[in-house]
Amino acid sequence: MATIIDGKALAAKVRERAAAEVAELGGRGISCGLAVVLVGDDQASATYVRSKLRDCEQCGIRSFDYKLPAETSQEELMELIGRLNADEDVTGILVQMPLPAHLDTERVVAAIDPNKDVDGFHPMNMGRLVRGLEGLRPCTPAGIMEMLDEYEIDPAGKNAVIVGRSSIVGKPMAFMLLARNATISVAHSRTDPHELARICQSADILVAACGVPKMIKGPWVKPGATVIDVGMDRDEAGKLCGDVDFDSAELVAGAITPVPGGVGPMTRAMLMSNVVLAAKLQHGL
Ligand SMILES: Nc1nc2c(c(=O)[nH]1)N[C@@H](CN(C=O)c1ccc(C(=O)N[C@@H](CCC(=O)O)C(=O)O)cc1)CN2
Repeated sequence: MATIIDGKALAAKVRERAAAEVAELGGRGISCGLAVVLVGDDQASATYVRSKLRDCEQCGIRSFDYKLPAETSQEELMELIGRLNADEDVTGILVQMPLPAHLDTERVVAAIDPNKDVDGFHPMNMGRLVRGLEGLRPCTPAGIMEMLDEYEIDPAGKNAVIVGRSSIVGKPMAFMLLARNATISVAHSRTDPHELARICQSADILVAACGVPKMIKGPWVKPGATVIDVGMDRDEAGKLCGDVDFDSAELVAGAITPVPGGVGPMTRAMLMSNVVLAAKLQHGL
């Protein structure tokens, strides 16, 4: 049976660490403030935003909540970001994704001050990641790296396969594992489907981030591999599940993350960590 990687427990530790740092910064006259921008009425996004605001409260981080209607124009959103960039009380800015289709995500991301970009999505922060420089990292892959470290799974010299090439998870994950000396393969929607099982079977570390419910089955998993499930899907019965068929994969894997209770809580916790890091960077610490 595989070790179940407990994202919820580790997230609580990460939040505690962030709260202690927030208090320490406060003692030095440095306060942390996170602006959270939600455009539209996507229910899942609204739930994630509520949790982020709760996390801020728990960590002693001031939060600024912006809920904008779905028909918000690009100019209105850019104007708000400009104001948040200039606001000294706001040390972190997060725009919840996905944005409504009429908005240009790339323009929005690029408008955020890179030093306040607690999502790590800005081209400058992505560029720093690619070049192996320190900086703000996207929360989901950063949380996965924390989980690997906590469970003493060293990526060095291992074959890592990432299924999915999104800018939020797949691409930054590839560079973070590369920075830790793993050998990387990225499979995606245009990968030959007949090759996919074989590619996954080569993985010592398999990160599933393709958004297809239970796509990765036990026989695709190398015995003893670490399986990280980023999926946030619904099964035929409408129940929350991941991109991995947990029941069959767990029998083969060495370690595996559950859904819920794995990567999701760590995504939230790493945001708190990034808010602290952004405040420190802004004060040259
Ligand atoms: N600006 C951003 N947008 C989005 C990000 C992001 O990192 N930055 N990531 C995802 C959504 N997300 C955070 O925003 C997120 C998703 C899921 C969870 C989580 O804790 N999931 C729970 C289950 C929740 C449920 O019951 O529905 C779990 O896995 O245990 C946290 C954060 C896309 N957008």
